[in-house]
Amino acid sequence: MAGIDHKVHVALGDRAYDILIGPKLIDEAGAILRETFPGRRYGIVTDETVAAAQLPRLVAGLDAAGLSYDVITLPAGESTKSYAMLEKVVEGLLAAKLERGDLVIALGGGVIGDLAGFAASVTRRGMDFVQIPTSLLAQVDSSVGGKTGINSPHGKNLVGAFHQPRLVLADLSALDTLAPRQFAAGYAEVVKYGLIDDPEFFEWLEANRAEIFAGGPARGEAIARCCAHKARVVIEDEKETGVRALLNLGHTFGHALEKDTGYSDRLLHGEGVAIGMVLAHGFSNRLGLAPGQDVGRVAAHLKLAGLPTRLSDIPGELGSTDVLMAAIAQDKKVSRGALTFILTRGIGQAFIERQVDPDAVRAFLDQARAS
Ligand SMILES: NC(=O)c1ccc[n+]([C@@H]2O[C@H](COP(=O)([O-])OP(=O)(O)OC[C@H]3O[C@@H](n4cnc5c(N)ncnc54)[C@H](O)[C@@H]3O)[C@@H](O)[C@H]2O)c1
Ligand SMILES: O=C(O)C(=O)C[C@@H](O)[C@H](O)[C@H](O)COP(=O)(O)O
Ligand SMILES: [Zn+2]
Repeated sequence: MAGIDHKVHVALGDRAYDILIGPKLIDEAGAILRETFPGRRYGIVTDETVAAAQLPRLVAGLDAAGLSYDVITLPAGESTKSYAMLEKVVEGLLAAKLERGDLVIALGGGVIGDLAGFAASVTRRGMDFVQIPTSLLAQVDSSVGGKTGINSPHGKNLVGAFHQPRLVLADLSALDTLAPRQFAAGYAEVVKYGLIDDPEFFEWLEANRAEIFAGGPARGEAIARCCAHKARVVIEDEKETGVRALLNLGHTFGHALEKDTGYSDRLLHGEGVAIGMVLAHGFSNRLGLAPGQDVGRVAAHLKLAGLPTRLSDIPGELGSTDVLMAAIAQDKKVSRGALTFILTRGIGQAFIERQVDPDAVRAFLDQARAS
């Protein structure tokens, strides 16, 4: 056994679980699952790209452990987080005669994790599921915390459920087959943790970015630090009644941009978050809250990581400011009609602002489109 490099416990009472991070956990999943969940059958949900790159390792381990499983393979990409694909997964699990006590395995990035987790939450009124995240984004963010769901034509992640996984197995070697653009997109969520409330982590990222991208020991450390950060927040506020909203830094703008670009390859989620975080810092600066120097430092770091940082970096035409404002108005943080944004006083000093003037956002977006 290659073993476990890092272990993070998500202490949520009867919904508690471990995040295991190690070099070969996909190969070892069969043995781990047999020991942790004796007597279960498995429904593996994955996408075509991950099926080609990583599924053979998982099924070899399940076969060696004598476990029984069915595989549901979906098209890759954000458009898979849809009603149609939800139906396909649920019907596939039922057709495989998986019982309520059996387990769904999400093998893939955040799209598969969100969709398979949501399918698990509704199939037979709730099945357990295990996350085996294969993208950087999924290893540092989406596999942890139990937000599951799909997109609606009205907006991003508008249909879903909180449903915690029973176990997360993050295999570092899975990232060897991930496309560089996808790795960079995941890195935006890594940077997010520093920007929220950990300026020392942001500085560490400035010093270690190259090693993280090259796959040195800093990569595993970064993933473990992100998981530990997210676990702390989720333990404090599982259902986002308060502090968890900080994890949405950059997402109010980013989700509107993802909707506007049709949940397509024009803008990956992490890329929308990168632009959204720069916009959130720029907007905070315009409101007199954050120093301009910090806005520049954030944008420079994301740019060095190969990420887009401006609206004009998005290929093709964007909708009008009014269209973007209509998308922002559908954000799940809206309360009694008022916009909530995650604003900041500078790097590592984000806060939740629950009464944001839409006219100020509109004026800022008009300015940002021109730059
Ligand atoms: N639930 C949450 O808390 C949460 C947090 C952040 C993001 N998200 C969601 O996650 C999604 C984005 O996740 P993502 O960036 O992982 O996208 P993704 O799932 O589309 O994966 C990115 C691409 O990389 C491919 N891929 C994944 N792992 C691979 C591997 N090891 N080798 C080769 N190819 C691989 C996939 O096939 C896909 O084409 C968005 O829908 C976003 O809303 C959810
Ligand atoms: O876990 C959370 O909470 C987050 O906000 C993490 C985000 O990175 C993620 O994109 C999440 O899906 C966004 O949540 P949403 O509630 O705005 O859909
Ligand atoms: Zn996100």
